[in-house]
Amino acid sequence: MSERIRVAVLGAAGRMGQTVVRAVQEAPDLELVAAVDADADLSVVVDAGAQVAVDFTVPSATEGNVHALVDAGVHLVVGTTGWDDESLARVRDHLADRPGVGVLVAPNFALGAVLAMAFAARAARWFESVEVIELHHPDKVDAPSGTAHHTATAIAAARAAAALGPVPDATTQALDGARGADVEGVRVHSVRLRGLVAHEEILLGNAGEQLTIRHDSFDRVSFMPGVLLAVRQVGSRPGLTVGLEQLLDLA
Ligand SMILES: NC(=O)C1=CN([C@@H]2O[C@H](COP(=O)(O)OP(=O)(O)OC[C@H]3O[C@@H](n4cnc5c(N)ncnc54)[C@H](OP(=O)(O)O)[C@@H]3O)[C@@H](O)[C@H]2O)C=CC1
Ligand SMILES: O=C(O)C1=N[C@H](C(=O)O)C[C@H](O)C1
Repeated sequence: MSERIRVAVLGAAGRMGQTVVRAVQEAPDLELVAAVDADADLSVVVDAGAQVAVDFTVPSATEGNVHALVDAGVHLVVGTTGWDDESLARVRDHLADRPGVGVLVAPNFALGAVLAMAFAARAARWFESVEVIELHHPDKVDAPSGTAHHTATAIAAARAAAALGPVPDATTQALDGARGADVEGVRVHSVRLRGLVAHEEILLGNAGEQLTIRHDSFDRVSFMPGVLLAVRQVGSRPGLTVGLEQLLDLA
């Protein structure tokens, strides 16, 4: 067998981190060389000889982790949410000075969720109305979810490309928050409920019809095939890659 890829996990004690640690340990072509959590020194990752680091930490820490490890020549697979155009641009610029290093940032590694986003973007131009509902466990710190944000942005781009106008909405009186967040003109609603893991519905409406696209992650193992695919490929994708769809022939 060829040499195993040496992998570090950041946020290793968290819900996702623990699942990634197990998945890496069970993969015959990967070797877990470091598992670090909050307040750990990232030099552990470098000293362990990690080739790829997987980051499932918190939005306030992830960008700093990425810049520090890019400087050290470590490839990164990032699932942590909270990225925006500006923070992604800073990573892209940094990578221009580090040819050969790859960073893949994806808001969702579940194959079904990536497909749901792609289907929604494809369908968006054919519908007058669209709203997104994301439903998660109540321990999630960010809202809307990174997935819902990514979904709404892609829908907005598809609507703009098709020269669709604003989504119809006659609301002039509402309690704050009643119509959800406005992500580039697409309303996104966030539900937090004990018992849930990660779920998303995209509702598309026309006069007399509705298309509902729904994805459910019932268990965090659903994210692992996508994470492992990214770990295996990120080293041969220098620069910044955003979204697992780029690896699935869906972009
Ligand atoms: N892309 C995807 O497919 C998915 C993305 N996510 C995202 O992944 C992130 C993590 O989710 P989840 O596992 O549920 O969250 P958790 O809160 O369970 O885990 C986060 C872990 O990161 C640790 N941590 C905090 N700061 C640092 C740091 N600077 N360095 C290393 N570790 C740190 C935390 O430690 P402590 O608690 O001590 O602060 C905690 O153990 C979220 O942003 C979530 O939205 C989640 C699921 C799928
Ligand atoms: O916090 C979570 O749990 C999840 N976070 C990601 C997001 O914000 O989109 C991915 C998935 O929805 C689970």
